[in-house]
Amino acid sequence: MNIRTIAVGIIRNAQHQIFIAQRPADAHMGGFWEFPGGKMEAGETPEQALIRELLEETGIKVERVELLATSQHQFADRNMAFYFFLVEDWQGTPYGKEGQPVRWCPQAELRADEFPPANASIIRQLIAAT
Ligand SMILES: Nc1nc2c([nH]c(=O)n2[C@H]2C[C@H](O)[C@@H](COP(=O)(O)OP(=O)(O)OP(=O)(O)O)O2)c(=O)[nH]1
Ligand SMILES: [Mg+2]
Repeated sequence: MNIRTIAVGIIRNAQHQIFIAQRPADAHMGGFWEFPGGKMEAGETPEQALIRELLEETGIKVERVELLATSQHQFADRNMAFYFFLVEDWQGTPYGKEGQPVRWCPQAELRADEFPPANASIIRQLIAAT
């Protein structure tokens, strides 16, 4: 089975709220909340993929990122490698550019059961750090 690499942005504001979005019902992991991001394309680094995805999905221009964690997850039908980046410096105001529901969630109030199973460890890490 081939591995897809996913670049994920944990967009955090000065109040330590995190910008999350709801995945469309008909998508893989549909209905779950997510950190915006998506699949790395050929020729990109994970950071370049993140910058492109956040512009496409939230309208922000990322200025600096910090890699917080990586992980691999085996779903029933696919393998994925995740790069979780902390994003605290950007231009613009993030919004649901693809029409997806979005909200700012205080870091301490993130709930693992609202996210896909692959997010469990990063969410534990974020909550422990508050
Ligand atoms: N963006 C994002 N994807 C996640 C998270 N957790 C998680 O399991 N995923 C999974 C769901 C998807 O299978 C995959 C991300 O792919 P995606 O659907 O966002 O891909 P994309 O933005 O490139 O969209 P598309 O062009 O393929 O439609 O990773 C998360 O926190 N954020
Ligand atoms: Mg996406």
